[in-house]
Amino acid sequence: MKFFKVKTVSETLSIIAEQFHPFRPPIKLPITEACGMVLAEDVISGEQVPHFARSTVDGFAVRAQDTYGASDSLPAFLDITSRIEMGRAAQVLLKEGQAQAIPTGGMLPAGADSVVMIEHVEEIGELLNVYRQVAPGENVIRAGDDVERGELVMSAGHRLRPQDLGVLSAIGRTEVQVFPRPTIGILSTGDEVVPTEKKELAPGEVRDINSVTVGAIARQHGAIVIQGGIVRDDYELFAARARELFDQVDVLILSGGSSVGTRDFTVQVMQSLGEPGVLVHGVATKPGKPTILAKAGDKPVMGLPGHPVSAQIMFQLLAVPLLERLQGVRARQTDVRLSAKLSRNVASAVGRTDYIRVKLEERADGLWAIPVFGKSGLISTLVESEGIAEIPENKEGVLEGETVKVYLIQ
Ligand SMILES: Nc1nc2c(c(=O)[nH]1)N[C@H]1C(S)=C(S)[C@@H](COP(=O)(O)OP(=O)(O)OC[C@H]3O[C@@H](n4cnc5c(N)ncnc54)[C@H](O)[C@@H]3O)O[C@H]1N2
Ligand code: MOO
Repeated sequence: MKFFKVKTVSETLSIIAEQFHPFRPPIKLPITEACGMVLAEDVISGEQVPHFARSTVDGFAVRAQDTYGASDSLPAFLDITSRIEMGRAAQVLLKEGQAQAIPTGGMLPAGADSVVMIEHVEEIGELLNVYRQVAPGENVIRAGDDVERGELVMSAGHRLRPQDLGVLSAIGRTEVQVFPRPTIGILSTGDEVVPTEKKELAPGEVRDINSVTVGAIARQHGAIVIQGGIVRDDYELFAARARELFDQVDVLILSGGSSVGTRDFTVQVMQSLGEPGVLVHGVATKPGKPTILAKAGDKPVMGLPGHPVSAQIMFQLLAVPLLERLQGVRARQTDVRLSAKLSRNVASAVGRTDYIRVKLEERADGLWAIPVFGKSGLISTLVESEGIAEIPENKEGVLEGETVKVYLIQ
């Protein structure tokens, strides 16, 4: 099988964005179980947060104008008319010349617009000497300062973080609609590939790396992983195992067997899973060119190159956006890559995007990316690396000191 018409990375990402959508209906989850899940609804607050004006300090609620000009030598004199209790309504109206004791978080009484801190007053019986002036609104959170009633607090497509759940709790939402986690199945191929557990390797055998790396990245990005194990280079067997796994999952990943060798059945297997079949056969990258993307029904199927570095980079580059897509994540507006200067010349070719493993080093003149060279069969080169620098498809190479974009590997 030849790669007649390879697609660029951006073309492939556009195909992913056009072809794949969340196809499982949203589910309802308690907010305490929703961290990391993607919202499937717009959340509009039915309440103000806080729903009353509250003090941010321990002190005395006052009218700011009653404190104007107050200083150590010339305090303002106010009457203490009430003491507000935590978690209770402030019931006494505050009038001109008056103050009410208030704890941090206590409700501001009607008539007050600010709080003077306890450090800046002196209580003498029911009289208060105020030694500092305060401005209106000082030391106060007004009703609705955090969230307004009717405000859109989060939109569908937002991945829920701890602080998001905090807001949901504040507005009284106990449950939210989220997209279910996609299930991803991974099947490794190759007569030479054996499970991690195998103690003594026979000549020619290698332990499975790709199922492990790809499974870990998939989990980092919200997927549930089903390990399909390893299948021999036998078309009937491979097709049957792929079909069995495909039927259990939302995304199928096949590792190895993507290249041009006569025993490389991956494309045939992918075609056998259903229409429309292969969408991308070869991506203009180095490494990772023999990457295949197919669609069978609603489900994506991806064939990754066997070399472990290529498999990991291509999974990160293409399958992670795919997983995000299936979870309904809104397209990111910001570029999450770092900018760094490359520490030496690196050649590339126009029409192909190169991914260079790099270490990062903070120097006096900024962040530098130091290439880690090595064949894409050497997984330990990725252990040494902190990022992957991109040499864009329109460049023949990058000169020492030129700025490159770096994806962090986490
Ligand atoms: N004549 C050509 N040969 C190759 C080309 C080419 O264009 N012309 N492309 C090369 C590139 S680039 C890559 S990448 C590989 C991709 O090959 P396959 O996807 O068919 O993968 P395999 O042949 O099955 O394996 C390649 C290599 O990786 C090892 N491997 C495979 N699976 C695993 C695994 N799960 N864990 C660890 N290591 C794995 C396998 O033993 C091989 O050494 O093709 C090049 N050849
Ligand atoms: O593209 Mo292969 O994926 O260079 O190692």
